[in-house]
Amino acid sequence: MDDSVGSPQGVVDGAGSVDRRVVLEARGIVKRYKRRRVLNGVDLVVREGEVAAIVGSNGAGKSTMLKICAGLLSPDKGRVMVAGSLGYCPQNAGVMGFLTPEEHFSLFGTGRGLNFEEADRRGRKLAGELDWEISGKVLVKDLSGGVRQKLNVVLSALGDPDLLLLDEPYQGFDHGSYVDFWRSVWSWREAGKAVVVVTHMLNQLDQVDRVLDLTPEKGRRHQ
Ligand SMILES: Nc1ncnc2c1ncn2[C@@H]1O[C@H](COP(=O)(O)OP(=O)(O)OP(=O)(O)O)[C@@H](O)[C@H]1O
Repeated sequence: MDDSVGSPQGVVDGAGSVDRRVVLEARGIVKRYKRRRVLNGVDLVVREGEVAAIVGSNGAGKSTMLKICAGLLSPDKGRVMVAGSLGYCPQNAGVMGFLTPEEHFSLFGTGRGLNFEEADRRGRKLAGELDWEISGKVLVKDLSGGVRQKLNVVLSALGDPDLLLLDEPYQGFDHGSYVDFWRSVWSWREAGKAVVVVTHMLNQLDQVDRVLDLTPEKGRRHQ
């Protein structure tokens, strides 16, 4: 049985935003897993200096949508355009337990075209902004879950991407770090980045520029 989600979903441009450069444009995204349609014609347009939140019930397709935007999954229908560089923070930390955080900065930073010093400086700066002071040589497997997740966030932002795609990035953060995380998001927005955050924390939604609600029975535009 095809338990598809009713009408097309999505958020597109509102008034007053058209003078900014579009960084992410996803149009008409349809995705099925076998016969189950998870995304039914979803639109999402995010411009520079904007933060979009993707919300919805468990299983609504939030991570699927983000992976499609990141180019990690192909949609069955629709198209995605990304203008510029992209950083992706997966829900489950894609980090290596047998390396230190600094080694991650070198590995991911050089992959982004930074030299070792720049990668280290930028990694430590981003970590500091999340209330994480790096000291000593600690293997990632010996970090707490929350700190491992901070590393995950830092790595996604290390190359100073134009578009940041963050999938429930603050899991395991204590309250102060959670507040710091949103401060980082606002500073990325100030710097002209486009940011998309998958979130269950609805108390932040009045501070974001766009909300894409994938809850099946909603399936409608919010902004
Ligand atoms: N590779 C896959 N094969 C089959 N079904 C999948 C696959 N990946 C996800 N699904 C299903 O698609 C639906 C959407 O999954 P997705 O992870 O995108 O939801 P979500 O909104 O991010 O959920 P949550 O809030 O629980 O993280 C779920 O029912 C999930 O079980």
